[in-house]
Amino acid sequence: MTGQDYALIAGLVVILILGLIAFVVGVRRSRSTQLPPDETSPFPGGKGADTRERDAPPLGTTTPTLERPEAAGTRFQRLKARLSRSGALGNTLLAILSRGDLREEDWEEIEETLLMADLGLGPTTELMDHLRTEAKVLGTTDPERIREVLRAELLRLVDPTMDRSLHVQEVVGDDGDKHPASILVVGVNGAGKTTTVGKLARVLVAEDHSVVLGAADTFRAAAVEQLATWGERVGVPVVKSDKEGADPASVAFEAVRQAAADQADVVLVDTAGRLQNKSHLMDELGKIKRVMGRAAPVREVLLVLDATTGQNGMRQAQVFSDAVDVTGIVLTKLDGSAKGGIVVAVQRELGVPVKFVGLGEGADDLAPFDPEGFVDAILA
Ligand SMILES: Nc1nc2c(ncn2[C@@H]2O[C@H](COP(=O)(O)OP(=O)(O)OP(=O)(O)O)[C@@H](O)[C@H]2O)c(=O)[nH]1
Repeated sequence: MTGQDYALIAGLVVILILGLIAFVVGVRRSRSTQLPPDETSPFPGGKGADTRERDAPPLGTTTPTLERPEAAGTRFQRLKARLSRSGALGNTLLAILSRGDLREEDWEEIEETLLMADLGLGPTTELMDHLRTEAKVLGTTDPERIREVLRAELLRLVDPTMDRSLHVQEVVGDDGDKHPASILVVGVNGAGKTTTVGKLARVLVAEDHSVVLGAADTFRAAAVEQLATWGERVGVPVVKSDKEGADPASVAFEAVRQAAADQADVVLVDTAGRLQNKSHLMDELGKIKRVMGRAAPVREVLLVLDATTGQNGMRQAQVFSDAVDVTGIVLTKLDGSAKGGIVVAVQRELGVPVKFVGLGEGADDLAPFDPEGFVDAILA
């Protein structure tokens, strides 16, 4: 071969490589559905404003088979056996009340049992007063009759009249336009927010709602990945920023806008965990809500509370509620917890209902809260 031949071959190789690179870049561009420039973004050109992409399957992967989550209606029934440790509360109370002709130390034992279950001081006193009266009037040791009285009293405290529905109907804004129901999810670190957003998406998908998720926990990269996986499993798009530490308000805003563009029914926005005593983080939450509200009225603010955190959980609840007007509570980790009384305590404290309870780590282990089922499980 002559020098000219070598030069020709080298030229051909270079052209081939360049062609290959151009092809790969072209494919990548077309697969990644880049969002259009955000002219109305409150943070034009700000952190995260230019990097958001909707989830697209990575190159070379096939679309996963979508899961069909369990319908909401059957969940509590299936999971209520996991409240068995809260059942210790009911059994202890029944055992004491059945002694008949109760002495002061019996009443003290009842009080202690209720406080240990995190029922809270007010509800405990109230329940004791009612039970004392009933016990006198009834003058019985019949366990069945006592169970009936206790059931009625506990149910009254849990309050079956509260509206526990998740408001997912479309909303008409001040602009007269229809918007998807937007739901902001807040809480302290590790309470179970990301998991709850993923599980809630499944509840909504099972009810045939179209959903968009917003990964506004930009603080913890793993949370974004976690949420992306939840979304992927049920075919729900996840709006996220690829920049770590991006402005969460910006991501939340974009998620709501994306949901509107997709004509989705509901958009669920996950946020980073924050301690209630860090005022700048609580202010940030207020900002996320305000900015989301510019895209569509915020329909619900769900506070995720770890049921095992007791009185500390109650303090968190109050601060979060002051910052963002909580409309509903999701109590997680109620499985295996003996602290079922927190349902009553937190509702009393905030005046808002427990709407969902987490009863396990499985994907469908989140159930709409059922007051009667709950009290029955405690007294089982
Ligand atoms: N047993 C049980 N575990 C739960 C429940 N809900 C959440 N978890 C677990 O709690 C842990 C924390 O959940 P995450 O969803 O990551 O918590 P997070 O609030 O998003 O955490 P940060 O983003 O760090 O604030 C995970 O191991 C979950 O599986 C529940 O109802 N029962």
